Amino acid sequence: MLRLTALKETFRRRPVEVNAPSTKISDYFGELVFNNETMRQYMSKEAFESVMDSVNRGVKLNRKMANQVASAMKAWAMSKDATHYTHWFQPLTGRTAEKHDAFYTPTEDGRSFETFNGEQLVQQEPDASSFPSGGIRNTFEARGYTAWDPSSPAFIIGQTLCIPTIFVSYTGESLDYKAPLIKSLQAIDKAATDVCQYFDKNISKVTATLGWEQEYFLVDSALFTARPDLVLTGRTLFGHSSSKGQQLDDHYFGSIPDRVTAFMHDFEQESLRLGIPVTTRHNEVAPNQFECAPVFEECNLAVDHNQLLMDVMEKVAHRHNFRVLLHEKPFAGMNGSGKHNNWSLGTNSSKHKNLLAPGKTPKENIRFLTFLVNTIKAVHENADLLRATIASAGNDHRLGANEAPPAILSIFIGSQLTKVLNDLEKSVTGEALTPDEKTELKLNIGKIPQILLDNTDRNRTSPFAFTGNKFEFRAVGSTANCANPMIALNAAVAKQLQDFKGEVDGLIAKGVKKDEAILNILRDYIKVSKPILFEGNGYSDEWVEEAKKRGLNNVIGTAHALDFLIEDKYKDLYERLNIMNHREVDSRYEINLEEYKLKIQIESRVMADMALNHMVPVALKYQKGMVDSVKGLKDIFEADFKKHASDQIAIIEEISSRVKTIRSLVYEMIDERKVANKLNTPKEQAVAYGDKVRPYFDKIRYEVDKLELIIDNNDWPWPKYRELLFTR
Ligand SMILES: NC(=O)CC[C@H](N)C(=O)O
Repeated sequence: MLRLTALKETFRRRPVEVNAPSTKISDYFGELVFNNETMRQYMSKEAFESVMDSVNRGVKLNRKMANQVASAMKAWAMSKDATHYTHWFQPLTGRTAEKHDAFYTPTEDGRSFETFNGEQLVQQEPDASSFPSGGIRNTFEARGYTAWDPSSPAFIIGQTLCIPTIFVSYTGESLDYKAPLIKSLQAIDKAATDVCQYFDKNISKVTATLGWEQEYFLVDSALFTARPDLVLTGRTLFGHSSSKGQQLDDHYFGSIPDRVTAFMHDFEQESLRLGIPVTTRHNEVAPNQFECAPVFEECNLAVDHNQLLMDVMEKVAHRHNFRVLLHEKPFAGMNGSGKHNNWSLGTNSSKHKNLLAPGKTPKENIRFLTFLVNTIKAVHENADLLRATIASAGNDHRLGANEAPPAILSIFIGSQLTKVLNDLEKSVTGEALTPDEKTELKLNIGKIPQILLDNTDRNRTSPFAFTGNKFEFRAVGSTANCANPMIALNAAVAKQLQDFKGEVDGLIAKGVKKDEAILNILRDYIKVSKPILFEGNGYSDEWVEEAKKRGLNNVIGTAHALDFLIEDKYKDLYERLNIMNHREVDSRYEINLEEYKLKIQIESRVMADMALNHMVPVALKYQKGMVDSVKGLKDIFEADFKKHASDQIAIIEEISSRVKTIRSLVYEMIDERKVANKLNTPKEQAVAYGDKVRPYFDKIRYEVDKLELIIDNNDWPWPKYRELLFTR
């Protein structure tokens, strides 16, 4: 039997030896990246400067420069043994795509020479017809374009030079996450830089930064292969809970098992060579759950690095006989996996490096409060959009279950900042401040850094928490492309900062002093944004009640949450900021609905297959053994046999009844699928899959998991929870 063979295989596992390229990480960090330093080495000064211009100011590279850059890239890549190149992009599948082309061109006389020119670097034309487009691309215009994103450096994987690119349709509409992300970053740069002028005229650029935390599970590859559900859906659809799970809290931050340490060293080295600045690793809450985190980077680069890391992890895991589970909820009843997005805004001024970090002077702290309060207001007003961007079939299992934040968006800022905001609200009256009031206010504002230093508050139950110098969007799912929630957050804050600037300028024009104008507007914002601030336990039922009273939405289920995406308010937000037009938003809505439906459809099929083709035969075989045993007892004890056979008979009856229920539930579920498939719109289908098909999962699973408790352990077909979670 596959399970037992797989288990035997795991007995032989030993940590795989990993040799570090050097004991000093700085010796190999970024060695596979065409970064500024390498560019300087391989390019003329002129070419380097034109790349910098296009990174910093969006200036288009001319043909001559593009050719120079391409030939420098090729020379560098070939020095690292690369033979191929690819435009590396992020279609709306959520993962990355690549099509490799060789550097060489054959000549007529049977020889070949190495080529790679500016045109090949700047733009390619992959067939877009097999990627999701949500109706943007007509089949007769199957062409899509990938275009070089110079702000994210090229890198080498294996023997291929990978060039990060955006992916757009023939008509110029984006077919990926990167293009709108870059536009959202431009929007927030402009809006935040304008607001920064109140505080520091030297600031000419504001960069949104992202530091993600990637949670994941590891499962031995032999056990993984013996579970069709893990192979095909990334999560377990069946499995009785293990007697010991995470109840002893003995895994979190515990000592990392040797095989896992070897895997971590290996994928971290690969990541570091690719310039991904991973620094943190630890055990997560559930057995065999772990986390990896880099230091923060510019948001677009951080997103690329996360996409890359997920890929690298999966590849490296094979070498260690592990499989990485990135799913948000691979094991029912256990901690799920998130990808916490730590977001902040940094400037190019040495004085105000991080706009969400308090400073040393009252002036710096007015700047801090400005960005803090505007972000709070932006999240309050766009909470539903943010909710929609984290909606997925996998995250539906995680939000609101076992240590993950609920589906209600709220912000935690800690008790001390709450007090600061309350004081500000009370002391700014709208009247001109007296000199005494001004001094007092400034004194209070001046105390902020001290306060935050003492502030060790952490609230893990909050989906969006302020953590001293950044916001942590904790509700993002572990499989997600961070770009999706980051686009929404950047857009929301950009628009909010624009509005803020308009209002403050309005007051200044009426003769109000700048600081007073700012504080007055902030006071108003604090008042209206109160409902989104919540310091209590986000897992509690009371919060669900309280949130309802505050008018905060609690939308359960992706098929419903996605509706927020296409609300006029949000479509206009994206369009006004030139991030996405209505058609681009509509297409994402459709793609997300379709993906959700397909995921549940696949799960439902796998479930039916496992139940009917694996479980029922195993149960009936075991039952047959019981029947034979009862017959034998009857031969021996004749009329008296029931006295001896009562337990076997009970087991026979239980199996019959569970098999009957399983079969009828599976057939009912299949009927619901047929109904759903006939519905007309992606929305109707997604709702039917979510609300009609999915509810069968728990019911079928319940019966199968009960059979796990009575069928002979040696006959059980799939690796059990205790084996999946405790083999390492
Ligand atoms: N310790 C933690 O931070 C748990 C987080 C949890 N795994 C999540 O899904 O977000």
